[in-house]
Amino acid sequence: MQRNIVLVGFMGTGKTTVGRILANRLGWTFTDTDAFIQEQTGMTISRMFEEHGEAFFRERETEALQELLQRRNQVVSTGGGAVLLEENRRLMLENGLVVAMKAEEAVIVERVRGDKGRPLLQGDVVERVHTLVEARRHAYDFAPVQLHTDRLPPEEAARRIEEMLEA
Ligand SMILES: Nc1ncnc2c1ncn2[C@@H]1O[C@H](COP(=O)(O)OP(=O)(O)OP(=O)(O)O)[C@@H](O)[C@H]1O
Ligand SMILES: O=C(O)C1=C[C@@H](O)[C@@H](O)[C@H](O)C1
Ligand SMILES: [Mg+2]
Repeated sequence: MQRNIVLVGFMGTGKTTVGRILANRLGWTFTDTDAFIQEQTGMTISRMFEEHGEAFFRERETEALQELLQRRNQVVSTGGGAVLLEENRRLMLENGLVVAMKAEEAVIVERVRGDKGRPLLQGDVVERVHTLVEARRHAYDFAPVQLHTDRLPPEEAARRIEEMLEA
């Protein structure tokens, strides 16, 4: 059995929400790379993007994965762009069952609309989500498990992933 589950997917697909529930169900620890980076740097992701730029954040993201994925028996939810680097994808695949969370563009927009904490979605949310979804169309294909969450409440999504682990 895999001893880590790594959740990847576009912003708003539910990685953080489902990851927390799943870790509870399994009795595993839960870590969110975005939260981990914010704790380590003492800075919100929005401020990090503003003051140091996206490249700085991406370096912190790879370091976070390197450190966290040495551990076992945990659910790690990642940031939406963590899959963009080959090195990150390798780390994830080597250290856990990687599950890609999917959702339709319109569903994503509804889920992220009210939250101002995502620097890449500032401005016209509909346009920003559309552009990024297009740019990342195949970014999550490397994950061996793909889970569509449009009509799946978070509890149910967590249950499905738990079943896959047991299979
Ligand atoms: N399966 C679901 N059904 C309905 N709402 C959901 C579902 N999953 C997540 N949500 C809601 O969507 C919003 C975004 O979810 P969440 O923060 O977990 O996404 P994320 O994938 O972690 O995004 P990011 O990449 O930006 O960290 C939250 O308000 C959450 O409650
Ligand atoms: O999709 C992305 O590139 C991002 C998603 C968020 O989880 C954060 O990691 C950050 O806002 C960047
Ligand atoms: Mg998240």
